[in-house]
Amino acid sequence: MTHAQPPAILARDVHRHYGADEARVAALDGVSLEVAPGTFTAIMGPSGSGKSTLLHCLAGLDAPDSGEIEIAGQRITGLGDSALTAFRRDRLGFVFQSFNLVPTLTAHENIVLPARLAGRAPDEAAVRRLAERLGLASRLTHRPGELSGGQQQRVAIARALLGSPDVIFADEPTGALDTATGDDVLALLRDCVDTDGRTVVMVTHDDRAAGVADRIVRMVDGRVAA
Ligand SMILES: Nc1ncnc2c1ncn2[C@@H]1O[C@H](COP(=O)(O)OP(=O)(O)OP(=O)(O)O)[C@@H](O)[C@H]1O
Repeated sequence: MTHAQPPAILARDVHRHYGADEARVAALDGVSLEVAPGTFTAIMGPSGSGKSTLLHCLAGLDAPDSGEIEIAGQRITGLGDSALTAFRRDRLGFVFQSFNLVPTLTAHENIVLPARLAGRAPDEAAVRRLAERLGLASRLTHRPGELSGGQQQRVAIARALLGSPDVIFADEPTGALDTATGDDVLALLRDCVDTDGRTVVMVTHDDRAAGVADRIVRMVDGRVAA
């Protein structure tokens, strides 16, 4: 008998509010969600609907007030800070609108940083293969300030992929890029799913997401729209 693979993400009745009294905002008002492994999900919806809050809670960057979140069968709600930090570093990949690269490090050093922080020797052959694939082979010694926005985002994607993460979380990954460069980044994220079997969850306002995602989760007023 084979055991079914657990969902890449399982969220049960997640609540997260900000502020108190009249200023109280229910950013997440009972969100339940299941994401299958090896799929591309886009979280969309109006400004203030809770997309970023949801992504941050799913990725263990923010803690919900109540509810449960599991990633690949591991419950992350209730983990302590250091366990959660290690979980994010070892099991998740992140791609942000603002790239979040360390400006004083080269592209190569940025790509291998999570492995180094985890005390692992980076797989240099894998770094070379990723750099070739992402068109970064001649850019590895450059610092982020010497790279275009699209190149910086590709460095962030290489960094995310190198760790073979259970889930890659992307927060407005095309928000700072022109149309053509944004298309390239969306295609690369799609390729992380199709070629590498990764699970990608992306928050975006970008209507082109519909062309690459397997599923659109629409948020309205802190809830997943039916
Ligand atoms: N740190 C915070 N303090 C207070 N309120 C917050 C905070 N972060 C978010 N909120 C509120 O929670 C709600 C959801 O915010 P969130 O950023 O998740 O929405 P969003 O859908 O990602 O919006 P956008 O598309 O504009 O980025 C909003 O009403 C917002 O004002």
